[in-house]
Amino acid sequence: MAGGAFSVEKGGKEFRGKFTGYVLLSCILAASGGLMFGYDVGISGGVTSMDDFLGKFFPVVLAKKRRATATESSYCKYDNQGLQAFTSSLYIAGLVATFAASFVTRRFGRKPSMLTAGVFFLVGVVFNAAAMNLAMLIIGRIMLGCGVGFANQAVPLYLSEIAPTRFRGGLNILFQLNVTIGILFANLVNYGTQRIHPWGWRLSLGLAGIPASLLAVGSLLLCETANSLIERGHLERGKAVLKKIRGTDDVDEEFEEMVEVSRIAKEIKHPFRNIIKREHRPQLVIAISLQVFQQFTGINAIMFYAPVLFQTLGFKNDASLYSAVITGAVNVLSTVVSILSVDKFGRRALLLEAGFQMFIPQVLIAILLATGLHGGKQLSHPSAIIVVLMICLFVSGFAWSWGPLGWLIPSEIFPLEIRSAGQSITVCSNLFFTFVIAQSFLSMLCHFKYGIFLFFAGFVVIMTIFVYFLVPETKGIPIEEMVFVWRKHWLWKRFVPASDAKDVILEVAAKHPDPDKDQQFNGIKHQNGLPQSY
Ligand SMILES: OC[C@H]1O[C@](O)(CO)[C@@H](O)[C@@H]1O
Repeated sequence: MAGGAFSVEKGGKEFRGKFTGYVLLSCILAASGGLMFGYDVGISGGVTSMDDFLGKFFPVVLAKKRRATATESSYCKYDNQGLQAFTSSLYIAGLVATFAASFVTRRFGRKPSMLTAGVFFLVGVVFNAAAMNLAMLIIGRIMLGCGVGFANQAVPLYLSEIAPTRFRGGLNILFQLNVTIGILFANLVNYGTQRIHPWGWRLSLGLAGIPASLLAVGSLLLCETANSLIERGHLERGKAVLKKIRGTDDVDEEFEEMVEVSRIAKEIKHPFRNIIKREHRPQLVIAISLQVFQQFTGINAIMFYAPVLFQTLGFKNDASLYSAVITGAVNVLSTVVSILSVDKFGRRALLLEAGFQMFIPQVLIAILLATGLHGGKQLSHPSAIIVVLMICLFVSGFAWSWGPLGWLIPSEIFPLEIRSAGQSITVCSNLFFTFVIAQSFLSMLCHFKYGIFLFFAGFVVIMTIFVYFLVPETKGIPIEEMVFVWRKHWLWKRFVPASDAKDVILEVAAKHPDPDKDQQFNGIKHQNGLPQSY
């Protein structure tokens, strides 16, 4: 997942610089920020399916669950606003915190934001693990949410600034990979702690302290990024940091460019007003739609509530947690597939293939539940196995498409002047729709019953059609040439203004890459106040 400014600068210039110890440390940081986010996603479902936890905070739900086992339909046994608020409060807090984080990150630097995230996480973990009542539990989740807001804003930005250019794209997906590892880790922890009575859930919530401490301590050890120092006027310190992280004194060219980029960025007074201009409509529509659709695949119904969902389908307690571990593992492995194939097959191929791969299992699950859940209570053993297999098929389709690409594509399409605003909008849209799903899924399950899977399947059809007609391929397209992608598109060309002289020359230069043209290309960028890597 990306907060600040992960960017895949394929057309960017490669400066000298090794993969130094600092860069390695920053990857560990990415791991802790992503792990923390994933852990929070994965932990709530297992905990809310534990009777000890329900008995302490949601006795009404526990009573309903026991009644459901004996008599009523099980679709509604977890339908409770408080239980949903326990899960969703984190995302709404994260959404609000993103705005504060954006200010702190710009004004005071990336380090203070990461430290703030770590501190919020640690306070949240203490509140949650020690919770004596619902208020402490929710306050803890809100603190964790603030941590997510700060971490998701600052960590990816930090990484994209500290890593040598050629690693930036990879780090984008690495963050999502760590989210999936965090989810799997949480599922494994829940599987172990459900046997510890009556405080296993405290251990589940408390173990989030590990990635939280890593982030807090890491942010104290690491240096501020050169970009941030330059942006805030500390040019000499910025250069010194650049030498240190690149492991060479030969950084003048990169430094000059950073100064230039920072000058241009400062000239853009109203990026948010700029981004709503008609000419940026394609990027805006695509970035927001990818977030809406990513969440309306129904993935988080599974990631948040898998154990609860499996129990609803008649699985026993540990079988449901065990199944959540399986889906978590499929999620991680398929994200690795995405990393290996996204630049080979392209974004569209993965998204379109996944459309089928997510649609079919959802429809099959709905059919199995409609015909197999007798009296709404118990699924036969073979049907239960098929349901788990179908959920794995669905999760793997998501994990090599909408999961990572929901972040990668927005990071590739916004032009420099609105890239940071574009990323903020992307992150906020994601958190908002994650909140919507978290707050409504259990109620939707109660009302729609097996139809919930048809509801998400319907969205999968819509999003696949959307991709087919409206999302152009961005594989291998340098950011400075992205404008031609819109110009050639049957619909988006209506929004992107007709070529002016600068664009014509840029287009010629881009189409005929030879040394002379490259020089011409760079000269034009210079005349127009654009940095070389634009
Ligand atoms: O791996 C699944 C996870 O990935 C995300 O979509 C973030 O990109 C989360 O909302 C979800 O929980």
